[in-house]
Amino acid sequence: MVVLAKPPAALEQISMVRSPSPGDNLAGVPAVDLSAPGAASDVVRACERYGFFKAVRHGVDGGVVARLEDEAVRFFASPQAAKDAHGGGRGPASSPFGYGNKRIGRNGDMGWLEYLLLAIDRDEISDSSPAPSFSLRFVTVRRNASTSNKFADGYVTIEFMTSCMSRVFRDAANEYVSAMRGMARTVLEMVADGLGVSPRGTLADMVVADKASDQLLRLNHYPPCPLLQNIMPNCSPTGFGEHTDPQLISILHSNSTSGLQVAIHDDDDDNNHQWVSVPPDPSSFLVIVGDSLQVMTNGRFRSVKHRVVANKLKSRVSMIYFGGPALGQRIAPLRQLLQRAAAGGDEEKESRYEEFTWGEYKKAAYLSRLGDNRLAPFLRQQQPPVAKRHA
Ligand SMILES: C=C1C[C@]23C[C@@]1(O)CC[C@H]2[C@@]12CC[C@H](O)[C@@](C)(C(=O)O1)[C@H]2[C@@H]3C(=O)O
Ligand SMILES: O=C(O)CCC(=O)C(=O)O
Ligand SMILES: [Fe+2]
Repeated sequence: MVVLAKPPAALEQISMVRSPSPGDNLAGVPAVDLSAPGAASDVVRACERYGFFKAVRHGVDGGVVARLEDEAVRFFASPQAAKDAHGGGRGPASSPFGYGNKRIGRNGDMGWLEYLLLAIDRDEISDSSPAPSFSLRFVTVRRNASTSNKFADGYVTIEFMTSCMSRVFRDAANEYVSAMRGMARTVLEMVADGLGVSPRGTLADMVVADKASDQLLRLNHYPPCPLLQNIMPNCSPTGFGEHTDPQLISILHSNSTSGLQVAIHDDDDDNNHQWVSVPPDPSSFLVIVGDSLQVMTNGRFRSVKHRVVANKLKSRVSMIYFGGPALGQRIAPLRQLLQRAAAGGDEEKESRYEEFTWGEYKKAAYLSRLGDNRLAPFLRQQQPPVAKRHA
């Protein structure tokens, strides 16, 4: 038997975390029945305490989910050259969209995953995303780097590819996006209702009514990593390192493979958190509070830190919709929350954050490392209460 002393080369730059054990499971994942009359206050409670919740009785047709998941599985199972042909390229002019493998973002973060990141234009996958399209694509596979003539021996000249990037994929993705936009509207209206903010479309419209809103769809595949079973029985590769999502809201679906973990804060000590596993439930969705919603609620909601640990034996496939506003949208606490505080409510009446637009925040976010606290540079110095300041 061959005994490997260290992880295989493909894993060398990927951090390892202690493999989850059944005892790490979050007892009682906060769940909200979106069809129940009291749902708005349940949504607010969960977003305040945890920064995420499991949406059940959400009204999304299981067929819509299954069609896109099947297409995602088919895409990730296609030959590497076919997937690479949908990459956004490397270097300063590269696009973050399209297929990627192990690299997350542009700043050196690595994970045991491959993904397809697609831009959404209003209510459809953007035509400019290197996403499934019906047209035939020409791909030149370079076999011999020493020749510069495409048609010389040593090149496989032209391959037609129709399989993975088909109209079927695009239709499935568009149908899914439409369901996610519907759920984003429902949840963000509930947030406004639950916080007593009117009109109830205040937040929802930024994501689903504004034609310039910034929405993304991301399909992630975490391949199994069986080699580690024998070498590092207590460790698993990081699939997606710890981070918060920058947008207002993310809606996550996964297949039945575990791996997602969230940071749960102590009730009375904000600096203390522990990582717990969220058991997969393909019949539900996980709604995640993003940094922008944390700011718009002046820190009442928290953007939850989460990460994915790859499974040694099973593939995990997840599909995430990210709802962000238009680039020019000002990201600041909702006026009514501050006004109410000024009129004697129990909330803070000053913003905890410097003002910024989503475009400014996004630009800074894309220069940051995955695990950075992206809101820290925007935090205002907390003023001590007036009486103490003059003491
Ligand atoms: C390292 C990075 C990847 C990321 C952009 C960033 O610079 C920091 C935020 C990352 C994140 C996390 C949530 C989403 O998966 C994502 C698409 C996003 O909007 O912010 C990713 C970005 C990415 O993968 O490009
Ligand atoms: O794949 C998952 O379960 C989570 C992925 C994630 O957090 C992300 O893409 O931002
Ligand atoms: Fe995330």
